[in-house]
Amino acid sequence: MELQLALDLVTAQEGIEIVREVEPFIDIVEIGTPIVINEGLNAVKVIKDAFPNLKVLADLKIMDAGGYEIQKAAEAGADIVTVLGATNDLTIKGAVEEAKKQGKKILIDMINVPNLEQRAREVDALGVDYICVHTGYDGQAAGHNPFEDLATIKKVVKNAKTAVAGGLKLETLPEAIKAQPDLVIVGGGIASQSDKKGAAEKIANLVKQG
Ligand SMILES: O=C([C@H](O)CO)[C@H](O)[C@H](O)COP(=O)(O)O
Repeated sequence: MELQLALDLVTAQEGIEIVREVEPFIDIVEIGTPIVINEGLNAVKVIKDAFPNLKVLADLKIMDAGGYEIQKAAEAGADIVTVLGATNDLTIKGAVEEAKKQGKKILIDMINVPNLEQRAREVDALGVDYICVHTGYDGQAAGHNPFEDLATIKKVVKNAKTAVAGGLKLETLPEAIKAQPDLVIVGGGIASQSDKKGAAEKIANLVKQG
Protein backbone atom coordinates (compact mmCIF):
# COMPACT_ATOMS: atom_id res chain seq x y z
CA MET A 1 0.00 0.00 0.00
CA GLU A 2 1.35 3.43 -0.99
CA LEU A 3 0.71 6.93 0.35
CA GLN A 4 0.13 9.94 -1.90
CA LEU A 5 0.19 13.49 -0.55
CA ALA A 6 -2.20 15.78 -2.44
CA LEU A 7 -1.13 19.43 -2.64
CA ASP A 8 -4.19 21.51 -3.49
CA LEU A 9 -4.84 24.82 -1.74
CA VAL A 10 -1.23 26.04 -1.76
CA THR A 11 1.20 27.42 -4.32
CA ALA A 12 3.85 25.16 -5.86
CA GLN A 13 6.44 27.01 -3.78
CA GLU A 14 4.49 26.39 -0.57
CA GLY A 15 4.10 22.79 -1.73
CA ILE A 16 7.88 22.41 -1.88
CA GLU A 17 8.14 23.49 1.78
CA ILE A 18 5.49 20.94 2.78
CA VAL A 19 7.12 18.11 0.83
CA ARG A 20 10.50 18.93 2.42
CA GLU A 21 8.90 18.21 5.81
CA VAL A 22 7.17 14.98 4.88
CA GLU A 23 9.23 13.49 2.02
CA PRO A 24 10.43 10.39 3.95
CA PHE A 25 6.83 9.37 4.64
CA ILE A 26 5.24 9.62 1.18
CA ASP A 27 5.56 7.66 -2.08
CA ILE A 28 3.82 10.03 -4.48
CA VAL A 29 3.24 13.80 -4.49
CA GLU A 30 0.13 15.07 -6.26
CA ILE A 31 0.03 18.45 -7.95
CA GLY A 32 -3.67 19.08 -7.33
CA THR A 33 -6.13 20.50 -9.82
CA PRO A 34 -6.29 23.90 -8.04
CA ILE A 35 -2.49 24.31 -8.39
CA VAL A 36 -2.59 23.37 -12.08
CA ILE A 37 -5.42 25.89 -12.61
CA ASN A 38 -3.42 28.62 -10.87
CA GLU A 39 0.08 27.88 -12.14
CA GLY A 40 -0.25 25.53 -15.11
CA LEU A 41 1.88 22.47 -15.81
CA ASN A 42 4.95 24.44 -14.79
CA ALA A 43 4.00 23.53 -11.19
CA VAL A 44 4.54 19.85 -12.09
CA LYS A 45 7.99 20.68 -13.46
CA VAL A 46 8.92 22.77 -10.41
CA ILE A 47 8.01 19.96 -7.98
CA LYS A 48 9.59 17.18 -10.09
CA ASP A 49 12.82 19.19 -10.35
CA ALA A 50 12.82 19.71 -6.57
CA PHE A 51 12.10 16.04 -5.75
CA PRO A 52 13.39 13.87 -8.62
CA ASN A 53 13.17 10.72 -6.46
CA LEU A 54 9.46 11.11 -5.71
CA LYS A 55 6.77 10.00 -8.14
CA VAL A 56 4.72 13.03 -9.22
CA LEU A 57 1.02 12.82 -10.10
CA ALA A 58 -0.58 15.59 -12.14
CA ASP A 59 -4.27 15.83 -11.22
CA LEU A 60 -5.47 17.10 -14.59
CA LYS A 61 -8.84 15.28 -14.39
CA ILE A 62 -8.71 14.83 -18.18
CA MET A 63 -12.11 14.74 -19.91
CA ASP A 64 -11.12 15.02 -23.59
CA ALA A 65 -8.03 14.97 -25.84
CA GLY A 66 -6.55 12.17 -23.71
CA GLY A 67 -3.44 11.54 -25.81
CA TYR A 68 -2.51 15.22 -26.20
CA GLU A 69 -2.97 16.11 -22.54
CA ILE A 70 -1.00 13.09 -21.33
CA GLN A 71 1.82 14.11 -23.70
CA LYS A 72 1.89 17.63 -22.21
CA ALA A 73 1.86 16.29 -18.62
CA ALA A 74 4.67 13.87 -19.49
CA GLU A 75 6.74 16.71 -20.97
CA ALA A 76 6.34 18.56 -17.64
CA GLY A 77 7.69 15.53 -15.76
CA ALA A 78 4.53 13.84 -14.44
CA ASP A 79 4.82 10.11 -13.70
CA ILE A 80 1.08 9.57 -13.22
CA VAL A 81 -1.81 11.59 -14.71
CA THR A 82 -5.51 11.54 -13.82
CA VAL A 83 -8.31 10.99 -16.33
CA LEU A 84 -12.01 11.12 -15.38
CA GLY A 85 -13.91 7.82 -15.35
CA ALA A 86 -16.98 9.80 -16.44
CA THR A 87 -15.47 10.50 -19.86
CA ASN A 88 -15.86 8.17 -22.83
CA ASP A 89 -13.74 5.14 -23.69
CA LEU A 90 -12.14 6.92 -26.68
CA THR A 91 -10.50 9.49 -24.40
CA ILE A 92 -9.34 6.83 -21.93
CA LYS A 93 -7.94 4.65 -24.75
CA GLY A 94 -6.05 7.65 -26.17
CA ALA A 95 -4.65 8.46 -22.75
CA VAL A 96 -3.59 4.85 -22.08
CA GLU A 97 -1.91 4.56 -25.49
CA GLU A 98 0.08 7.79 -25.02
CA ALA A 99 0.97 6.94 -21.41
CA LYS A 100 2.38 3.57 -22.51
CA LYS A 101 4.41 5.31 -25.23
CA GLN A 102 5.82 7.76 -22.67
CA GLY A 103 6.36 5.18 -19.89
CA LYS A 104 3.78 6.94 -17.67
CA LYS A 105 0.77 5.74 -15.68
CA ILE A 106 -2.94 6.62 -15.74
CA LEU A 107 -5.11 7.00 -12.67
CA ILE A 108 -8.83 7.01 -13.40
CA ASP A 109 -10.74 9.30 -11.03
CA MET A 110 -14.26 7.90 -10.52
CA ILE A 111 -15.56 11.14 -8.97
CA ASN A 112 -19.33 11.48 -9.51
CA VAL A 113 -19.60 8.36 -11.70
CA PRO A 114 -23.20 7.20 -11.13
CA ASN A 115 -22.94 3.56 -12.29
CA LEU A 116 -19.76 2.90 -10.32
CA GLU A 117 -19.64 -0.91 -10.40
CA GLN A 118 -20.30 -1.18 -14.15
CA ARG A 119 -17.96 1.71 -15.05
CA ALA A 120 -15.18 0.29 -12.85
CA ARG A 121 -15.43 -3.01 -14.75
CA GLU A 122 -15.31 -1.15 -18.09
CA VAL A 123 -12.31 1.08 -17.33
CA ASP A 124 -10.48 -1.86 -15.75
CA ALA A 125 -10.69 -3.61 -19.12
CA LEU A 126 -9.08 -0.59 -20.88
CA GLY A 127 -5.64 -1.19 -19.39
CA VAL A 128 -5.52 1.72 -16.92
CA ASP A 129 -3.06 1.57 -14.02
CA TYR A 130 -5.17 2.82 -11.09
CA ILE A 131 -8.89 3.18 -10.45
CA CYS A 132 -9.62 5.68 -7.68
CA VAL A 133 -12.85 6.31 -5.80
CA HIS A 134 -13.03 9.95 -4.79
CA THR A 135 -15.39 12.07 -2.74
CA GLY A 136 -14.61 15.60 -3.92
CA TYR A 137 -14.65 18.75 -1.79
CA ASP A 138 -18.32 19.46 -2.56
CA GLY A 139 -19.37 15.92 -1.65
CA GLN A 140 -17.30 16.08 1.54
CA ALA A 141 -19.02 19.35 2.50
CA ALA A 142 -22.36 17.54 2.10
CA GLY A 143 -21.18 14.83 4.53
CA HIS A 144 -20.22 12.10 2.03
CA ASN A 145 -17.17 9.79 2.20
CA PRO A 146 -15.59 7.29 -0.23
CA PHE A 147 -15.67 4.11 1.91
CA GLU A 148 -18.71 2.39 0.42
CA ASP A 149 -17.46 3.21 -3.09
CA LEU A 150 -14.09 1.64 -2.28
CA ALA A 151 -15.78 -1.60 -1.19
CA THR A 152 -17.80 -1.54 -4.45
CA ILE A 153 -14.80 -1.29 -6.78
CA LYS A 154 -12.72 -3.76 -4.75
CA LYS A 155 -15.29 -6.41 -5.69
CA VAL A 156 -14.97 -5.91 -9.45
CA VAL A 157 -11.54 -4.48 -10.33
CA LYS A 158 -9.24 -7.32 -11.40
CA ASN A 159 -6.31 -5.69 -13.24
CA ALA A 160 -5.76 -2.12 -12.09
CA LYS A 161 -4.59 -1.00 -8.67
CA THR A 162 -7.29 0.55 -6.48
CA ALA A 163 -7.05 3.95 -4.80
CA VAL A 164 -9.13 6.06 -2.44
CA ALA A 165 -9.34 9.83 -1.90
CA GLY A 166 -11.59 12.39 -0.31
CA GLY A 167 -11.22 13.93 3.13
CA LEU A 168 -9.05 11.14 4.58
CA LYS A 169 -7.45 11.97 7.93
CA LEU A 170 -5.57 10.09 10.63
CA GLU A 171 -8.87 9.36 12.42
CA THR A 172 -10.66 8.01 9.31
CA LEU A 173 -7.72 6.20 7.73
CA PRO A 174 -8.33 2.82 9.42
CA GLU A 175 -11.74 2.68 7.71
CA ALA A 176 -10.10 3.17 4.29
CA ILE A 177 -7.27 0.72 4.97
CA LYS A 178 -9.72 -2.00 6.02
CA ALA A 179 -10.74 -2.42 2.37
CA GLN A 180 -7.07 -2.85 1.30
CA PRO A 181 -6.64 -0.23 -1.44
CA ASP A 182 -3.26 -0.16 -3.17
CA LEU A 183 -2.99 3.61 -2.85
CA VAL A 184 -4.25 6.00 -0.18
CA ILE A 185 -4.47 9.71 -1.12
CA VAL A 186 -4.40 12.32 1.65
CA GLY A 187 -4.54 16.09 1.09
CA GLY A 188 -5.79 18.28 3.92
CA GLY A 189 -5.24 15.45 6.41
CA ILE A 190 -1.52 16.25 6.09
CA ALA A 191 -1.15 19.58 4.25
CA SER A 192 -3.62 21.52 6.44
CA GLN A 193 -2.37 20.20 9.78
CA SER A 194 -0.23 22.39 12.03
CA ASP A 195 2.13 19.42 12.59
CA LYS A 196 2.43 18.15 9.01
CA LYS A 197 5.42 15.91 9.67
CA GLY A 198 3.73 14.29 12.68
CA ALA A 199 0.51 13.70 10.74
CA ALA A 200 2.40 12.26 7.74
CA GLU A 201 4.47 9.96 9.96
CA LYS A 202 1.44 8.58 11.80
CA ILE A 203 -0.54 8.15 8.57
CA ALA A 204 2.45 6.48 6.84
CA ASN A 205 2.77 4.03 9.74
CA LEU A 206 -0.88 3.02 9.38
CA VAL A 207 -0.49 2.67 5.61
CA LYS A 208 2.63 0.50 6.04
CA GLN A 209 0.88 -1.79 8.51
CA GLY A 210 -1.93 -1.95 5.92
O1 LIG B 1 -8.66 15.85 -6.03
C1 LIG B 1 -8.87 16.55 -5.07
C2 LIG B 1 -9.95 17.59 -5.09
O2 LIG B 1 -10.87 17.29 -6.11
C3 LIG B 1 -9.38 18.98 -5.36
O3 LIG B 1 -8.78 19.03 -6.61
C4 LIG B 1 -8.04 16.37 -3.83
O4 LIG B 1 -6.69 16.28 -4.17
C5 LIG B 1 -8.47 15.11 -3.09
O5 LIG B 1 -9.80 15.25 -2.69
C6 LIG B 1 -7.60 14.82 -1.86
O6 LIG B 1 -7.62 15.91 -0.99
P1 LIG B 1 -8.36 15.84 0.45
O7 LIG B 1 -9.83 15.60 0.18
O8 LIG B 1 -8.08 17.16 1.09
O9 LIG B 1 -7.74 14.69 1.20
